[in-house]
Amino acid sequence: MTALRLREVQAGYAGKPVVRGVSLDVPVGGWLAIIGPNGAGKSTLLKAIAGIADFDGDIVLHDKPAAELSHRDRAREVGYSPQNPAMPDGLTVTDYVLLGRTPHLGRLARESSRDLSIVDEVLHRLDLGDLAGRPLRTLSGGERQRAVLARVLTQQTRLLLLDEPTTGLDIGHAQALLERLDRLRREDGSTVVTTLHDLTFAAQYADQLLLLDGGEVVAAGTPAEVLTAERLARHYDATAEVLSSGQGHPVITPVRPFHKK
Ligand SMILES: Nc1ncnc2c1ncn2[C@@H]1O[C@H](COP(=O)(O)OP(=O)(O)OP(=O)(O)O)[C@@H](O)[C@H]1O
Repeated sequence: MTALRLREVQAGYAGKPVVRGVSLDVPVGGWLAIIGPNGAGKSTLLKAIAGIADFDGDIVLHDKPAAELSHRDRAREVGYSPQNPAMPDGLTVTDYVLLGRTPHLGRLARESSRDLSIVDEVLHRLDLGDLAGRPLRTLSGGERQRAVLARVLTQQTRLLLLDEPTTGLDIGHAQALLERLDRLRREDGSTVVTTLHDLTFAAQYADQLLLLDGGEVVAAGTPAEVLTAERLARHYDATAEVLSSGQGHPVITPVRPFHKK
């Protein structure tokens, strides 16, 4: 089954397209990383899938056309975390993570004991149990990122859209967060779509890459197919070596001297 199908998707703001001509399929349990230089349109494409940027073309979420879903139904299909999520300082971790249950709450909008136990389970799963009562303002950057992931997981959607989930994390914490996501897709069959600036991480974890530049798809395929030194030079203006790991997960190393185009 396909978790996400895009056909000739154009996305943008106030009727002005920023991304054009995107067609792809992400199978259930797959991981797509959207990559590309700053301003390429990665976040815009993710927002269109999440339902918060305008789009034309077809976006199909688990066989349901996104255009036909209500806001609430879409929020039950897709969990989305933006690059810079609003995190009200005074909220505790538990209250913030509980917001993920909003699309599931009944008409009175009161959380049930089931909602609270889902929050507990997710906090525990992400090693946030000890921080549950802490105000968000007291968390480190890495702890905040974990709280953001916890809020999305509490939404209990089969498709996770995460915009730069490793921003601000050191290499070990970034790796730990990506490993958690990888475990989720293996254990729960979740499908993951992330934007990622770290191309080595993208190549290690995603099984499909979509390279955007100037709002156009310039390459799509496996990490080994997409990541070439020539493309990094052309689309990122980067001087880098692409080392084959032999297992389809290339490693990207910036090298000197730098050759500016
Ligand atoms: N709300 C908005 N209204 C109008 N234009 C926008 C809006 N958000 C983004 N843009 C424009 O759309 C283009 C693509 O932005 P987007 O954030 O999708 O790129 P990106 O690839 O995610 O970039 P980065 O890697 O820097 O986060 C940019 O030119 C940006 O200025």
